[in-house]
Amino acid sequence: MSGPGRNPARPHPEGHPVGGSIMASRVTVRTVLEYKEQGRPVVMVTAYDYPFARLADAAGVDMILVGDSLGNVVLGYPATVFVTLDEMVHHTRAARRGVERALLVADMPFLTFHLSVDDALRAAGRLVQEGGAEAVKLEGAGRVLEVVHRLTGAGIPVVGHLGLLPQRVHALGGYRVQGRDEAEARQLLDDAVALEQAGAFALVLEMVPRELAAAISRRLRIPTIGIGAGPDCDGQVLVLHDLLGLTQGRVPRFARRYAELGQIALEALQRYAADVRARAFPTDEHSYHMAAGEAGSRAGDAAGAPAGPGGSRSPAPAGPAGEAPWGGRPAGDASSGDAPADAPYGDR
Ligand SMILES: Nc1nc(=O)c2c([nH]1)NC[C@@H]1CN(c3ccc(C(=O)N[C@@H](CCC(=O)O)C(=O)O)cc3)CN21
Ligand SMILES: CC(C)C(=O)C(=O)O
Ligand SMILES: [Mg+2]
Repeated sequence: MSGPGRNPARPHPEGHPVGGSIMASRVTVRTVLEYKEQGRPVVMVTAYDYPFARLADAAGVDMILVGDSLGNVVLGYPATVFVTLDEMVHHTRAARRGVERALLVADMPFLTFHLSVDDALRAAGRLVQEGGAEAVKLEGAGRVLEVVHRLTGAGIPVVGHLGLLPQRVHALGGYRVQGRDEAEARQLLDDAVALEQAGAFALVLEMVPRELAAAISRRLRIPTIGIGAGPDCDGQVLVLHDLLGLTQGRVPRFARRYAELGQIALEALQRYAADVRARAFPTDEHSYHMAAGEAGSRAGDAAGAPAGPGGSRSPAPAGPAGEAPWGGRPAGDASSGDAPADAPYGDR
């Protein structure tokens, strides 16, 4: 199966005559490592579909994560352990089509990297080949280290993930801060070093004390990307739906809401429903008319609505309403084919 690749209809703007624009060139594994050397923060956010991946990319986010938080915020599951590899591939493919500049990373879902190293390679291979991911992210260390080593050896860049590991929620007994005591903190630091040595090029730190995250960040050559891990990490990641105010139910305390899109969407839908019930939508502006001179043309004018953009094409020897041969349905119909079909890889 061939992967979707970069959007062929929209060549990325690398090599723009103005040159040198940071936003213009594609983010790679090397870029992310250079950011750490330059002391420049890495910006990461999740996205799970074409429109939001496209918005995140347009905003200049460096890394886009198709996280298995997909399960919670998009699919309505109670935890990430229900997310399947097929679902991750499907959503990674969708996000892929919206991304030009950012580095696209996909989460390896629950149990796809624990059965055997071969199984893990096959699963990651699907995210890369079918989904178009440029890197994969795996939770944990320990026995996962060998998988990280084999994946990087096979040319699949790996992002590590330590601290709160949501795929272990049943074992952890909830979503809580990790590494608060000395022994746990030491273990996390050792795991971080081991992941770097195994070949990971970045490391997500989730819900760990900021002091520990700072120490790990100082210790590693690869960038740490924090979520609930304080401001001293080399980068930050948030779940898109938390950031935009689209999450149903409780949002973790570590997330900042930059918009209330859920509220905006709710109000828009309520206005739409009210308009339909009041027959205030659609109007003639949203309607189509018969060809000029045909029986029943301008049937929609019966109520005296002003002609919209579509109306100008069929000026008005209006027959009385209700004369249409099919029994007086208002002019226009959804299958009229006027709307441009969406190109498979977007229209710009
Ligand atoms: N919407 C969403 N945002 C996330 O950041 C996120 C997900 N979903 N799903 C996958 C994992 C799970 N994560 C979670 C889930 C819950 C808490 C949470 O309830 N935190 C509480 C503190 C709980 C405690 O300390 O006992 C908080 O108020 O931050 C934190 C991270 C992070 N990830
Ligand atoms: C919270 C981030 C790091 C993640 O793993 C996800 O979104 O699934
Ligand atoms: Mg995840």
